Amino acid sequence: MAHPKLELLPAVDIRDGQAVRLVHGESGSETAYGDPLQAALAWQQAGAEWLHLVDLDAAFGTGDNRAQIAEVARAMDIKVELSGGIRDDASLAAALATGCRRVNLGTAALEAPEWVAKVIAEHGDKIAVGLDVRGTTLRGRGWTRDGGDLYETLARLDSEGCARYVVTDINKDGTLQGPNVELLKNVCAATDRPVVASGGVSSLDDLRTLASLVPEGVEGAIVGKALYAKAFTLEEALAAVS
Ligand SMILES: O=C(O)c1ccccc1NCC(=O)[C@H](O)[C@H](O)COP(=O)(O)O
Repeated sequence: MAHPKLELLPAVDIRDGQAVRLVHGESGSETAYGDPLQAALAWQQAGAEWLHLVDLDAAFGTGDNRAQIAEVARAMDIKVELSGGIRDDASLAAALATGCRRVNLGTAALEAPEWVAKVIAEHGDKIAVGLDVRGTTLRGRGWTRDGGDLYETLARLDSEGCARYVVTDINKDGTLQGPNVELLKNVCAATDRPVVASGGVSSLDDLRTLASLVPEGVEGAIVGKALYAKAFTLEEALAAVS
């Protein structure tokens, strides 16, 4: 049986109202790329089926871009995955009210496990958990604090029914150094849930490599810096994985 194709999720990360890219997810390392709505509309126009939309200020605790996030999400005809600072009932309700297809929980999965188990039970596959790691240590609070062992947390979330994981090697994120294939394979081996790969994609060959992991459980790939740096176009990326 043919395997489904790799889903591509072009990223729009918002900091202080601007679409930005970070290096290693570090606050202060950003390069600005202009109006987030224009970026999102450009990815949609180029044929994206998903948008990965991040509120970096909410992730870092430096405010939020909630109104703008809602504006962008509502303007999309395609599926939207929302990330950044979704940690309690109010932020989850605001995120879901945008009409997004799903949300990524990060810090909350490390610091509020009971709440996360509750919202997984309530919202099913509208909830994904972002597993953001250095080595095999998870990081929370905008990737600034250690938050436990990757595989222990994965086993706990699996047992709670978590539908999907977004796996980021922070050391690769925003660096154009290629994804951490070994990490992705190890996570896929440890869970039967789909995995969305995030961080480091630099070339069409990286996307082909990730597409070859679909049978192992990699469902999608988030692509940020490579698109903004024009390493390839989204049209080329979609053709490479189709
Ligand atoms: O997603 C978050 O919540 C987040 C929190 C803190 C820092 C960064 C965060 N996300 C970054 C992304 O999701 C990137 O857009 C994605 O990893 C793409 O990386 P790249 O292709 O290497 O630019």
